[in-house]
Amino acid sequence: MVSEHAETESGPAADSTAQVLVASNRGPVSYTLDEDGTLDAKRGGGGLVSGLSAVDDKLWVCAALGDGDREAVRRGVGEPGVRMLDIDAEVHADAYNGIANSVLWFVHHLLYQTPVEPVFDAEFRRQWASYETYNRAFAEALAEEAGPGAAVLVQDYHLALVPGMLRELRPDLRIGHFSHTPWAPVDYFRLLPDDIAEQLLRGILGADRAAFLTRRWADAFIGCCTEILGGTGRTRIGVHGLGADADFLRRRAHEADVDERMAALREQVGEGRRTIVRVDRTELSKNIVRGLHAYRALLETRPEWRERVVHIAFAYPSRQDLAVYRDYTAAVQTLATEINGEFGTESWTPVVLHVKDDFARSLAAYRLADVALVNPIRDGMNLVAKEVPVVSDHGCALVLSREAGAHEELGEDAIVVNPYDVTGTAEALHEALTMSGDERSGRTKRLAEAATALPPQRWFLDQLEALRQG
Ligand SMILES: O=P(O)(O)OC[C@H]1O[C@@H](O)[C@H](O)[C@@H](O)[C@@H]1O
Repeated sequence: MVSEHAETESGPAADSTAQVLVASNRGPVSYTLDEDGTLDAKRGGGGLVSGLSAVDDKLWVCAALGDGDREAVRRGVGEPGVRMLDIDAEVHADAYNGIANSVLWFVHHLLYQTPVEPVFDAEFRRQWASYETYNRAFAEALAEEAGPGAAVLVQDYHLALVPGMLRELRPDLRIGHFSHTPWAPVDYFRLLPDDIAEQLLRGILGADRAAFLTRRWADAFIGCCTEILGGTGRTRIGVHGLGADADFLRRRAHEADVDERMAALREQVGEGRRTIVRVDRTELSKNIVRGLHAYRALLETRPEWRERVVHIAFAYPSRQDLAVYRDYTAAVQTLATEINGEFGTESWTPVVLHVKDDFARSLAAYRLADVALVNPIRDGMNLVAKEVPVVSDHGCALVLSREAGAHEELGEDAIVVNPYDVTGTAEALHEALTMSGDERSGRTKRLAEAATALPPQRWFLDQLEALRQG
């Protein structure tokens, strides 16, 4: 992520139209408002940014997410090729926090404690109306900006209604929808009220093509459509498994700031110790708490690892507007402190937990890792599992949840775990720590090959080509 001052005046000229449009809640740039009134622009990375860079005639439509973004829209400050929608802040909060992150994310990641939740009441219906308004704002902006017959690629669960709405406004467009999350199995999807479940499916089926990260999630979507609507209609279903960006990662991982952080981490770990590394957003689906329990079980049942291993856990703040995420963050911190209190010695801190986002430090940890722990309850893909083998300095054993999308591509060379099985995960950590150097290197090489099979640009261009072919 690069941070620099924004100098350019806003986006597309009023009468221009684009041939390739991307729509997502979070855009490729965000603004913060400094105390002196300056706007600071921060540019994001990732598959879409990299993919779209291969296209000339393009526009990215996204939402203004905070005060800085809203101020940028008001001042007409922006990036060429990006249109930020200044949707009413309360409508956005209902749609993003209320529906997208608290309902749809929970459904697709199986996160509800079903004896007491979800509760679909009048408050939910009110938030749902905001979700519709927010989706309509995107559909209208896209209809306005798209050239005749343009390709529009709509992203994720935030914008599930957009394809259907846009189809009505602009039947000439080629519309794709891409889900970056898992898709819920039909019995779980049916927790949603029937009319809402139908509306979501019909919304996505407004696209010419609905695509997913793995076959498993695509099949789950087809299953929901078949059972609830009787079929997928004319919408084609695609699978595109986003891979790691090897060129970028290998270059970035050897810059000076990463080397500096490696030296600092080495110091924290101590001479001659092994490392188990995890890097996540502090996200309920990432299963960080059970990961810590598994590490504790390892130290209990295999005391020979005491003093000889350090668990480096990076858990970066995410969705802190939601109480359940704040509570989860606190639980992670409490448990790490407990483990350190229970096992730590004067010269050994068993868990090194960092909660401040730092990409260079993540890369440093990837390079250092002897073992990477990726144990989500459920995950669309999980790019950490793909990035670690690409930048690893000396080979790294991967402990991988069978519920991560990445398992479909990496399962053969990873040590695969059931994410709920703490005892099994502790044993997998032991197996990973005791793997021979040769075995580890061989596996890491094969994992890196599988992880980079579909780099971001190819991933994006494949989708575009498939959509245009009709
Ligand atoms: O809520 P945020 O921070 O914008 O994150 C949303 C994104 O989070 C990612 O982890 C998911 O893979 C995406 O599917 C999703 O769009």
